[in-house]
Amino acid sequence: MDLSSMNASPVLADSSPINQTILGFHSSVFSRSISKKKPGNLDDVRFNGWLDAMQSSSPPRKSMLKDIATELASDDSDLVYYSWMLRYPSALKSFHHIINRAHKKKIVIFLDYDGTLSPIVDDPERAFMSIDMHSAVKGVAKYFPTAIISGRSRDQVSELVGLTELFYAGSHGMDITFPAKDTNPISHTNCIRSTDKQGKEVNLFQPAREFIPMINEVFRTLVEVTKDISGAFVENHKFCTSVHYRNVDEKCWPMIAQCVHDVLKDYPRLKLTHGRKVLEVRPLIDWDKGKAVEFLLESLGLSNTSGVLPIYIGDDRTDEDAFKVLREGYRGYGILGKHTAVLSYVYMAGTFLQCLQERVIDGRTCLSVVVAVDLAPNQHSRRHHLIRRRVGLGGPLSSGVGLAAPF
Ligand SMILES: O=P(O)(O)OC[C@H]1O[C@H](O[C@H]2O[C@H](CO)[C@@H](O)[C@H](O)[C@H]2O)[C@H](O)[C@@H](O)[C@@H]1O
Repeated sequence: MDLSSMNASPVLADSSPINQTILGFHSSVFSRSISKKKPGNLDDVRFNGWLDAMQSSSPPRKSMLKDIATELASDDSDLVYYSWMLRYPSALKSFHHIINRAHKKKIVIFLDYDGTLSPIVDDPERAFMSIDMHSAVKGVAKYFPTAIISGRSRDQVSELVGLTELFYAGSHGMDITFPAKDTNPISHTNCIRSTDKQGKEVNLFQPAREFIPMINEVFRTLVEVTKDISGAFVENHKFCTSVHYRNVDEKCWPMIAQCVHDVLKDYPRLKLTHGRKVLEVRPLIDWDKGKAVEFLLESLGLSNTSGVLPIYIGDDRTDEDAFKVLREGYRGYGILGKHTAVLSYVYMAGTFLQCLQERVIDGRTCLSVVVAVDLAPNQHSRRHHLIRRRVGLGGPLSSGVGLAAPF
């Protein structure tokens, strides 16, 4: 990455009104006209694609997984799945390829949080990692530099993970800490020295710092305008804000979408992105999880692509930016869970991390470790088998994005 170009603020100079997914309004207008307004016309969100995106935005709830397993048993879905797997082979079955490629290289691990380390649950405040996952992440971090890159606020995700030895990038990479060393090759205008909770000196990178007041303001308004929509929940992640509709009756989705649309329509410096049953409002800056990966590699002195193998494990659309960065020049691996395999993907991601550390700890061949871990639980369970097959190496979450380096 050309760091000289990063010395300029990534905030886009052009604030002209935009296309259907990049919307906003001026804050001076907003407090007057929006705070009490109920959405009237729902046509905006019907015709601009928001509703379609909302309907396809997440795997089904836990209770529906049984039906999925049954459905998967049909020949048609097997066919679809097999053709997907041909393009994007299982990360576990390909483990030895990855390790072969890592020979004499330094592995660096990047992990998404929700849906990757913790299962998707109805209450975002109760998305916890299992004890096994916690120890898998801890174990991996003993041997490889490990970073969490999450859409949540940095404080929130670091508290949920609870491991001080990791690097954390919150708000989709807009809030990063890394150790302050004189040798850090990075000098960015948006980097400041700070101290972490343990009192250690760190560098803090917050390219959207100027947006904090605006995000606070929009957060308060979104809370207000959605307060009568049962199940709606708004989170403030400091540099972005999330409007959850997982627990909202589907009949009310157009209403929640229109509320968000109305709040944003005169904010030209904010944009909307879609996550898993969540509408996310963020600054319109040229920064994403992919840029965060590059930034962390650079600032940790690990951007030497020939001696470093970055691996990114994620499950969501926002992770695609990181997959793209790793795919370029066959730089590293993006490991992706398919939408319908949330619970199992967490299991698979944990297994992958365990395999990595076992490789280092006992020196057994990677393949034998993988096979043992992969098949041990429920070896004869059809459901486990089906779910296991639905995790691939790379693969698009939305059309048009190819992920991961082939081998
Ligand atoms: O980048 P991530 O770490 O994957 O964070 C993305 C969003 O994750 C959280 O929401 C998602 O997980 C919740 C808990 O399982 C679930 O209830 C919700 O429907 C999902 O969208 C978090 O609450 C969001 O703020 C993050 O942006």
